[in-house]
Amino acid sequence: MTEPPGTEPPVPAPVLNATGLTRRYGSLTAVDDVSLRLTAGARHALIGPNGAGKTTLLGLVAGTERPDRGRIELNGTDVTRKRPARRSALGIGRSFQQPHAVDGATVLDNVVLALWRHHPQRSAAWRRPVRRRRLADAARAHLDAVGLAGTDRLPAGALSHGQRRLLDLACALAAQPRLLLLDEPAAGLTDEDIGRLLDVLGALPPDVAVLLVEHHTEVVARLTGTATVLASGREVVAGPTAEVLRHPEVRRVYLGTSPSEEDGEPGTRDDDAVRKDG
Ligand SMILES: Nc1ncnc2c1ncn2[C@@H]1O[C@H](COP(=O)(O)OP(=O)(O)OP(=O)(O)O)[C@@H](O)[C@H]1O
Repeated sequence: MTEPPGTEPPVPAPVLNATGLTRRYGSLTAVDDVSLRLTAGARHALIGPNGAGKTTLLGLVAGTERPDRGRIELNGTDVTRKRPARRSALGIGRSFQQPHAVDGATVLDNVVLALWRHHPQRSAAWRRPVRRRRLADAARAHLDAVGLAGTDRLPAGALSHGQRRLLDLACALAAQPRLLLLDEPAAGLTDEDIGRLLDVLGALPPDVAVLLVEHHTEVVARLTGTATVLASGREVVAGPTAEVLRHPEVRRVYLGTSPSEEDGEPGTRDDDAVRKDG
């Protein structure tokens, strides 16, 4: 049966609708009039050279940075002036360039804490042994999902760098985010860890939107469907990831190819050169 005109189901608001975001530090405009729109399940990359404004833009979305101009909506709610904790409660999860785990606490307790922070009844969640066990079981499931099964009793500080990044990811996922912000998750990881990261991120619930800052172009190509390239705070190009990565302007500002290389001569830098730490 066709719906009568005017009764179509409402189109859901995008998970993230950021418009005209600008952030200045003194005379430097770190993010300059950038807009982003992510629907549920979007996998979007933010790429660009060092200092392009990518982390600042993630901070604006997460609320750790305040915009000088622009507006941010999460699932249709204006959060432009809301604090990070409020945005987190509204469904933003974030993993950072530097892992945020508490080194002295066990791996398990780090995830339990992340779960507890987002528990609807925080004090009740802690009160009874059966509830604490439930939290611990849920935390173990998150650790299994990121490939850290068996590490739960270790202090987080005993993990390798790659494992700590995966622990960070488990903590971010414990909040069951609707928008996951990932800041260079592959930085400093071994090829084996990157393989695991790709598996974990590839298995995220399909309705979670992901905004990924990453210098590793293979990870970007494998994980994301769309991308925005920033340079000097401004959007250079945006669109399907495969097209964006082939765009001549992107190759110039991001991969560092010279005009002669664009004419077909081999460059001195390959894709690995875009790794910040590479
Ligand atoms: N708190 C701050 N105070 C002053 N300048 C800042 C601050 N944070 C960032 N910047 C500057 O803003 C610009 C953008 O930085 P940002 O870290 O967002 O870039 P990025 O694209 O994430 O770089 P990278 O790939 O190196 O992490 C840089 O010139 C940086 O030095």
